[in-house]
Amino acid sequence: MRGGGARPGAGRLPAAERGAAALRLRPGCPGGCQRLAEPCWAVLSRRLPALCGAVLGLAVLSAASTVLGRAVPAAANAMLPPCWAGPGGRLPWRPALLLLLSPVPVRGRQPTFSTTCVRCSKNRRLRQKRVISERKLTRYFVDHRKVRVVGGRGGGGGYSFSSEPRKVFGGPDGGNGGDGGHVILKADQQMKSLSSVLPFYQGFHGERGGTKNCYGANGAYMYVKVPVGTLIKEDGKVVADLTQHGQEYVAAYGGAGGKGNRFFLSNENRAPTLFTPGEPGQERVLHLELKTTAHAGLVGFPNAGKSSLLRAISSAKPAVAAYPFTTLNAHVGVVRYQDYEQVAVADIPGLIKGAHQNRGLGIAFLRHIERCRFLLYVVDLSVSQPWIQLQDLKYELEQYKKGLSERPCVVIGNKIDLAQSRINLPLLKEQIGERVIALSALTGDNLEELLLHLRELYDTYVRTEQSRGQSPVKW
Ligand SMILES: Nc1nc2c(ncn2[C@@H]2O[C@H](COP(=O)(O)OP(=O)(O)OP(=O)(O)O)[C@@H](O)[C@H]2O)c(=O)[nH]1
Ligand SMILES: [Mg+2]
Repeated sequence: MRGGGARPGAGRLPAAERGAAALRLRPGCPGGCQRLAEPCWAVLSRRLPALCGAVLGLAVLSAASTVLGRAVPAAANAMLPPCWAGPGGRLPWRPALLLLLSPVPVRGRQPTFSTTCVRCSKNRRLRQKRVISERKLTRYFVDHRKVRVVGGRGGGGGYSFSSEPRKVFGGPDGGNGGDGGHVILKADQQMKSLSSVLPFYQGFHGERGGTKNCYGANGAYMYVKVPVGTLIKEDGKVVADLTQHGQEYVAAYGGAGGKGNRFFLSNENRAPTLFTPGEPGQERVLHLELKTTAHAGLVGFPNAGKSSLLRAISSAKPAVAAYPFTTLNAHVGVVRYQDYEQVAVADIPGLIKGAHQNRGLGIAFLRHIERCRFLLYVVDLSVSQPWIQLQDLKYELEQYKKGLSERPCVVIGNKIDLAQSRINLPLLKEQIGERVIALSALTGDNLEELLLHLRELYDTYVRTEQSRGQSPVKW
């Protein structure tokens, strides 16, 4: 572990960037332009007065050069600073503006400003993550939804009699109506939240039966995509649990189509005038609950720094503040590794002692941990006796579900940048007798160790699943 001196902020890279750089995660500028624009123009605006002068000077020189031939470029060479001179001290004779804007370094020196992300990144101030309020964040990750679903109505039966030349009384020929379409909930790996699920779905109606014994078309099935791990409840009872990609549940059946008058033809009644309307579709009110299938879950007391840690290791932006219960909803961040493996980490609202008796925010959010393959206990090292926190956390998990606290786990000692934390760290190690990854989510100290260990836990999980012949959950 690298030493964690108290060096809050100044001159240091933000934690996320340091963690990413340490593991050579996928570079964070895939598009280039968004990040590029700000630093380039910041550099440009600082050097604007000097640049304007140079532009003007070169414009005059280039105008004069058309008149005076090749004599002026030599003069320009003499006037320009050496860093702008070409090979052999000569100015490469290009239009002045193009030369100025060129990102090509001259004689191994850095250009005035650059137009590529890599070069910009050396000079730019690293971009801070946006601060988004918790209320806004809940729009992105929605873990429960009430939804009313109504199947499509069946098409009505047809009523008609056949009448053709030489067959005037051809008998009844009203076809049956088509069946209404079902509303089907389908688990989709691409979906990560229930935010796109609407409060109401109406299935497609069946078509009416036609003449000449034509049946109406059935209503198409309506598929509603939900994330893998969605629990479907009706009146408090679990009716389905979509745990596999592609799994389907018929939320509302479409109504049957009506019968045409041809259907009622019998020996007793050769000209039935009877036909039936289509049946209405099934109507249900369902509660969808998402038990996230993130690989790792961050479990800790309020203010332990779970959200700060998630911000530091992933591109997620959960709200961070110096008061307890900042996080009111679960958030999932994805840690990306250079080999394109992705580990999903869920930030769960803080637990307190007695959470299983509904104290604090209760245990409503612990369902997100239920399916996590491994747990990351986040302990605030700066509080006295941090091992008590750990005991309480394990106790609460055990109360929620037996065996939950025995999942593969690692203890993270956060806030190592504080002086008190460095005193408490050896005491914690001694008390619990387990590995403790001491780090600072704020300054980024020792995030590398966590990222490497996270990857080890993930690889073990993948191997275990594969040895059981099951496919591991991928994000
Ligand atoms: N000094 C120091 N402060 C930290 C560190 N990590 C987090 N903090 C601070 O601790 C406070 C709480 O951080 P959060 O990330 O919101 O904590 P949390 O565990 O998500 O809290 P809840 O959402 O309430 O459960 C904030 O003021 C952070 O700036 C750290 O490594 N060092
Ligand atoms: Mg939080």
